[in-house]
Amino acid sequence: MATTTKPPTPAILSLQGVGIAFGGLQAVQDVSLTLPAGTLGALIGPNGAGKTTLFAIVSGFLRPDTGRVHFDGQDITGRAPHLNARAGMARTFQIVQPFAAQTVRENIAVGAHLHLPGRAAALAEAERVAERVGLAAQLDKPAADLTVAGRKRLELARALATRPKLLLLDEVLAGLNPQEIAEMVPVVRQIVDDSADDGVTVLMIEHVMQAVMHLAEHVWVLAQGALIAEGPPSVVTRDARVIEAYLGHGTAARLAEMGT
Ligand SMILES: Nc1ncnc2c1ncn2[C@@H]1O[C@H](COP(=O)(O)OP(=O)(O)OP(=O)(O)O)[C@@H](O)[C@H]1O
Repeated sequence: MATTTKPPTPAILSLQGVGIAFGGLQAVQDVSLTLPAGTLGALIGPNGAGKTTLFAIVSGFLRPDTGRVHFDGQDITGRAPHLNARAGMARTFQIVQPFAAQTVRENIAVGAHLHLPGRAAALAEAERVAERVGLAAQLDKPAADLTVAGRKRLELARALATRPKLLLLDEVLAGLNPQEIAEMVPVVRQIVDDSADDGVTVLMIEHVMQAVMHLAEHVWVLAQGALIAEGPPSVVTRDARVIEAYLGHGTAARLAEMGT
């Protein structure tokens, strides 16, 4: 009987031995990871672990001292951010800075202009993207009038409008209340699952663990610049090294003694 083997999913992003130091501080150290296309991965870790620095290396804002970054089959180590954007990499930032006086539609169209030079086409694309992130009713509002949750959606929309293959989300849930988080989680998941699109792969930095548990297929944990664990969220959050990194030395043993 003939057996059919499924071809392995190609990696959209892979890092090999990536590291960078700022003066005497090794902010990222020997990080290797592979993100398969069409999946949602999360990068977690305590404050100062090196997550944002790693994003900056991937997107080209920083050149690593060691290691290589491959994106969509190409070595892009140290390649400038605008070239990476053109090749299909989009990034959101922790601090959301829309053009306040412009409407939501115009703000999203800025992203669409990357591949649609005509104004009408970019504005039409903005409407399509607004629909995907739940901003359709706010299209004519000035961006300044959006709530924090609305601004987070706008940031997501601007990145999506560039038609990325890889979307790097930096704490897109930060500052949201539990209800807003619950509303945003399916929006993010849908971006990856949307088969109508060519399939967007997402790598997110996230502190909201409940959301990571619901969203991510695979989690990488950074502590003091190094990867200390990786795997499905349910496995990683039970890892003693991860508990120690978040809660301090000896915590895992104390929790075990308490039978938790
Ligand atoms: N440009 C820089 N110059 C010097 N040190 C830096 C620079 N950028 C980051 N660092 C340091 O590198 C380490 C990693 O910082 P990074 O912002 O990447 O951590 P993080 O995991 O994103 O933290 P957070 O969750 O608080 O955003 C920190 O000790 C930080 O102070």
